[in-house]
Parts: sequence; C-alpha cells; structure tokens
Amino acid sequence: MGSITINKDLLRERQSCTFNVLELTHLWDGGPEKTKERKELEKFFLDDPELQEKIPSEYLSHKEKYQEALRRSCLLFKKIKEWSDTTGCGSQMDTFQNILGGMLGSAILPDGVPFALNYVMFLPTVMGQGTMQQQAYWVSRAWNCEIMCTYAQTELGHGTFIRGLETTATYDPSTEEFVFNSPTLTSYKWWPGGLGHTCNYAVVVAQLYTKGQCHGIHPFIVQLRDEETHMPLPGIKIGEIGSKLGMNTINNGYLGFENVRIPRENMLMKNSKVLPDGTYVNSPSDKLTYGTMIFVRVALVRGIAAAYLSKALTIATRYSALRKQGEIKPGAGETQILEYRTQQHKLFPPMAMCFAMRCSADWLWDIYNSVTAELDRGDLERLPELHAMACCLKAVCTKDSAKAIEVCRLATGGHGYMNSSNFPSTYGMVTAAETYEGENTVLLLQTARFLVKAWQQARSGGNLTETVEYLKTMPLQPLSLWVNSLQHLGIAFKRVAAGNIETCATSIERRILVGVAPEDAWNEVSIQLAKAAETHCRAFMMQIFINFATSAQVSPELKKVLIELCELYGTYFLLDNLGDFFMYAGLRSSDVPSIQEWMETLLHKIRPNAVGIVDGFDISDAVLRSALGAYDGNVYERLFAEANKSPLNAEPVDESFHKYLKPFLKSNL
Ligand SMILES: CCCCCCCCCCC/C=C/C(=O)SCCNC(=O)CCNC(=O)[C@H](O)C(C)(C)COP(=O)(O)OP(=O)(O)OC[C@H]1O[C@@H](n2cnc3c(N)ncnc32)[C@H](O)[C@@H]1OP(=O)(O)O
Ligand SMILES: Cc1cc2nc3c(=O)[nH]c(=O)nc-3n(C[C@H](O)[C@H](O)[C@H](O)COP(=O)(O)OP(=O)(O)OC[C@H]3O[C@@H](n4cnc5c(N)ncnc54)[C@H](O)[C@@H]3O)c2cc1C
Repeated sequence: MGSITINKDLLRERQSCTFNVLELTHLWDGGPEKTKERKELEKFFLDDPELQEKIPSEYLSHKEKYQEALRRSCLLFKKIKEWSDTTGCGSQMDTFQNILGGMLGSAILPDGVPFALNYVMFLPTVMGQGTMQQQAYWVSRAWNCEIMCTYAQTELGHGTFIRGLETTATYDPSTEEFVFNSPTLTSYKWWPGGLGHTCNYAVVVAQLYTKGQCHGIHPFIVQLRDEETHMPLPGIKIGEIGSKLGMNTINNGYLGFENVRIPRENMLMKNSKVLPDGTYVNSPSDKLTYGTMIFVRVALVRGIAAAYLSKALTIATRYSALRKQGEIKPGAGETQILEYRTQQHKLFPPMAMCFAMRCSADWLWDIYNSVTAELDRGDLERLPELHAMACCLKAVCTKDSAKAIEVCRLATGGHGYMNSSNFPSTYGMVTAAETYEGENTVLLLQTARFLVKAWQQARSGGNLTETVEYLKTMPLQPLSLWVNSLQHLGIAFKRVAAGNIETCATSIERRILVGVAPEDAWNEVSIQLAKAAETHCRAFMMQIFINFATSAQVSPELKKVLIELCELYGTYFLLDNLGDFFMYAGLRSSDVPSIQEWMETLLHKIRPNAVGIVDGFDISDAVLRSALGAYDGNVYERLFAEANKSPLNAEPVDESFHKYLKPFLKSNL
C-alpha cells in the first residue's frame, strides 16, 4: 500500500487522449483564474489535518455522526472566515457556495452540512422577503454565525400543498405580537435541516390570522432556543426526526408551538405587511412568498445534479479503464471493461448529460438573476417562465443524475456496493433532491400548467416568451425526411415537445367538452402532462447544449469532443423514446438503424477520451473519497486498506464469538 505509481492502463488512457485535459478543466470551471481559485481553496481546506476523517463515518453511531459533523462544521466555517480575511481572494459568498453546493463541502461533510440551511435558505429568504431594516438586523447576525438558522415550511401532514399548512400565527394587537400554535399532530414542522439540535432560529411558514381573518401562508422569524443555554424556549417542542436513507448529518428536525409569542417586526414584510393595529396590507403577488424555493431549485441543478454526477462518472470511468474481466476475443487476453460497448452505453450518455446540465444551469442562473432584478423593480412579467423552467430543470436534472449515479454504481459491479466506493452516499445525496424543494412530479405538473397556457396562446396568435417560442413555429414547418445531424435533432426534440403538449391540451379540451370538470380533466391527463413537461425540458437542454458545443471558443480537438457528446445526448434520448419521435417528429422505423449506428459510432469515438473527459472535471482524490476512483488507479490496495478500517478487524477473534457463537456451536441443536 502507499504506492504512488499510476496504474499502467490509466496511464495509457491518458497518453492516448486526443485533447488537452487542462483546457477542458478551464472550460468546466469557467476560466483559468477560476480553476486557480478553486485549487487554492481546496488546498487550504483539505490539507488541514483537523478536517481529515479519522474513522469512516459509516462506523460511527447516529449520535457520533452528528457530533463529528458539528465539530467539523464549526471548524470549516471558522476557516472560511480565515480564508476571506487572509487572502481577500473571492468574496465570502463564493466560498460559501463552493462549500455548500460545490464539491468541497461534500469532501469534508459527505452526508450534509448541518449549517447548510442557514446559508442556502434562511439568508436568501431574509434577503428576498425582508424589509431593508429586517435585512440589516438579521443578515449580519446569521452571516457571522452569531445565530444559526433554518427554514421550517414542511409539516408532518403537508409538504407539497403548502396552502394547506396548519401552523397558525395569530396577530394580537394588544401586545403587537404574533402567537404561534400547532393545532394538530399533522401541523408539526417536519424535515427542516439543522432544526433538530443545531439551530436557534428559523423562518417559519405559517397561516397568518389578523382581525379574525386568515390571509394564507407567510414567513416569520421565530426564536427556538435560548442563545446562551440552547434550551428550547417555552412552548417550543423540538427534536430530530431520526435516521434516513442518506444525508444523515444534516440534522433534520421537528417543531411544534404552544402559544409562542414573537414581536410583530419578526414577520418578513417586504411584500405583505401587518400594521400595528392588525390591518393586513396585500403583496403585489402572493407567489413572491415562494421565492426562496425558486432560488434553491436553480442552485440545485448545478450544485447537486451536475456536480455529484461528475463525481460518480469519474469513479466509474477510471475504474472501468483499469478493471479487467473476460475476453472479447478468446485467447486475446482479458479486456478492460470499458471496451464493452454495453459499458460505454452505461457511462458515456451520462457524461453527455453532465455537460447538458451544466449549460442549462448557467442559463437558469442568468435568467434567475435578471428576473429577480425585474421583480425588485415591480415587474413580474417573466416570473411564470422562470418558475416553469426552474421546476422542470430541477426535476429532470435531479432525476437523470440520481438514475445515472445508480447506473455508475452498477457499472462497477460488486465493489461499487461498498461504502468505500462512495456511491451510496453520493446517491443518497442526489435522490433526496428528487423529493426536497418540490417533489419532482409535482414540479413537472407546474411546468405543464405554463406549457398548456403557452399552447393556447400560440393558437390564438399571442406573444410567447423565449423558451416556448417554438410552439408557434414548430407546427407550421413541414415534416422533412430524417437526416442524422445536430440541427435535425434539435428540431425533432422540439417537435416531440410540441406534439406532447398539443396532445395534452386537446385531451383536456375534449374532456371538458363532454362535461368533465376542468380540474378532473387535468388530473385525468396528468400522466401525459408530466411527460410533456419533461419533453419540453429535454428539448430545451438539447438546444442549449447544441448552442454551447457549436459556439464554444475552444481548440478544434476539444470542440470535436463537445460535439460528439452533444450528438450522443440527442441520439441516446431519441432511441430511448422512439415512440415519441415516430408520433411527432416524422421518424420512420427505417430511419432507426442508422441512428442506432450513429449512437454506437459516437460511443466508439468517445472511448479513447473517456478518462480524459472525467480527468477534465478535475475532482481531487480528497473530494472523490472513493477507493475505486482515485487518480492513480490503485484500486485493490485501497479496497484492502478500507476493509481494514472496519472495527471488526481490530481483533482476530471478536468478543461476540465467546458470547454467542461458541455457545451456539457447542449446544448440539
Ligand atoms: C448550492 C446548492 C444547494 C445545496 C443544498 C444542500 C442542502 C439541501 C438541503 C435541502 C433543503 C430542502 C428544503 C426544502 O425542501 S424547503 C420546502 C420546499 N417545499 C416545496 O418546494 C413545496 C412544493 N410546493 C410548491 O411549491 C407549491 O405549493 C405548489 C407550486 C406545488 C403549489 O402551490 P399553490 O397551490 O399555491 O399554487 P397553484 O398550483 O394553485 O398555482 C397557482 C399559480 O402560482 C404559480 N406558482 C406556483 N409556484 C410559484 C412560484 N414559486 N413562483 C411563481 N409562481 C408560482 C403557478 O404556476 C400558478 O400559476 P397560474 O395560476 O398562472 O397557472
Ligand atoms: C432530505 C430532505 C430534506 C428536506 N429539507 C427540508 C427543509 O429544510 N425545510 C422544509 O420545510 N422541508 C424540507 N423537506 C421537505 C420536502 O420539501 C418535502 O418532503 C417535499 O416538498 C415533498 O412533500 P411531501 O413529503 O409532503 O410529499 P407528498 O406531497 O406527500 O408527495 C407524496 C406523493 O404524492 C404525489 N403528489 C402530491 N401532490 C401531488 C399533486 N398535486 N399532483 C400529483 N401528485 C402529487 C407526489 O408526486 C408523490 O408521489 C426535506 C425533505 C427531504 C427528503
């Protein structure tokens, strides 16, 4: 063990790569300066012995896992401050994003940062929904970790349908306070990260009552624990919700209220207000309360879906290049499993997905920033499009990523089942994002609402926004004969999306015409609606990827690889959804063999660059945390070393032998 020699197969892969890996790294990071900053940041944090893992967390108890995560979180956030003070390099916000959403956080706290919600949800909520005075007071306190906060919206009984939340905040004008109550068991807050034992404040989303009238859900800042003793305040019932499939160090909690009073000023009042006498002042739009959810959905596409997939791909691809199993030609010697076309089909389309996710995430981040600025000026026109795109991109990217991570695990055979491969924790992190911040089916149906309206608008000659413009043009263009080209793929994906949306819209209309209530018609068609939203998202991602690959300012060698990946994205999803392309894009069964061949040729072309592509993601061993994926490829030595960390290997004979096994074996059943 401890050898620093690089596995010879991996070495050969790297020598035969046709493009400059560093050029890809710079493209992936957003430029050489960004790569430099990222590496300095990683060195600063990951070389600190205090942040190194002593015992693999799988061998700790639930309580020990949390305590260790808290110890490291404190150290980590002290170091962030130190980093900003000493280097002046990058704002603290950049650093936080890298820690919470980027790869760095997952290297130090792979099962979740218990402080995450303070930065990912509490601060964005105060900044987006608080008045200037509220921001001035709360932002600095939370930012400097004088207090630790979370976002408590979901309840035991309601997560999706937030208008149905039951926690009440009733205004008492005699004291100018809100009184919080949890009237039922199902009204208990359930899930908020860090709520269990970490946070002392929370944004709590509750039904606002004033002057005897309910005005729907609103956000309030509520103190939960004493700032000195950390004891729950009177009337606060609080705890942790227990062990989960993954994310076991994020400290999800529950919370109930019994006549808990907070000052009127703790209602976040940028949009709607309650005046001292209890008069309610309306918000320009009740959907502004949902702003934080949009922010997190936008951040997840890059920070979770694309990032964790790039990690899984690095592990599975390097492993597949050095793992040998069986022979393709008898007697020719054992084959790298990466030579098997089925293995390439498992790994290379997810590589393409990773690029498509990254381009889409960049687009989404840009429109998020411009629409947020418009909202601040009172212009709400583009909010529906932002909401629709954030919903479908969050849903499709987290679904693709979780599925592909599982495929990567399966692609590494038995060794992928080990915790030391880092697949289980990676999967646990990403599949959680399929549910939180809006369950994926529900989000697709939100996008579908927007699409059906856009379809109706297209039919009546109204104006359409950027992402649905194609609904106007597509149906007018005649179907042409199939051509294997990127341009044709882009059009075919849009035709499929437009066709699915039209089918839904007409199915709903047909039902309504025969007397079905519109809401029932919607529910009856909702399988197709969710699919229509997914096809719209796929068409969008296809086009964004085409624009990116064809216009990237890179060397011809790298451009060739980007185009191959882009073509693979299109051919893979086309072949996976043939029925749609037959129905809506003019594809004939006689076209399919040439597309299948196109896809297989792409797998063959990408094969020599597979290791180069994942090396280009430039994920260090400390971040990968995988016995299978390390840069040097010394897999078997690492698997052995990890096995020997098992507490069961501390003694040659475990005490349980004397206690149970020996008496049992001697009992002559
Ligand atoms: C940096 C990387 C990050 C790393 C992070 C690591 C740590 C992660 C920790 C995990 C944190 C998790 C936190 C959470 O999960 S918090 C809880 C999140 N909860 C949800 O997302 C709930 C989902 N439900 C909803 O969003 C809504 O209730 C729903 C939209 C489903 C329905 O709402 P409602 O019933 O009010 O609305 P309608 O369906 O009737 O629609 C009415 C109209 O409003 C429009 N709409 C809906 N939502 C929005 C929005 N957000 N913005 C703008 N407009 C919106 C909707 O389209 C309708 O419009 P039309 O009437 O015009 O059709
Ligand atoms: C790891 C994790 C962390 C979380 N962190 C937080 C947090 O910090 N703060 C917080 O407030 N919450 C948090 N949550 C809660 C999360 O936001 C909710 O679990 C999520 O919004 C889904 O709601 P639900 O659990 O009520 O599922 P449900 O809404 O009950 O969904 C169950 C099923 O019903 C279906 N369904 C529901 N409504 C519809 C509909 N209208 N149409 C069609 N199908 C429907 C869904 O598709 C799904 O299949 C977290 C959850 C997890 C798993």
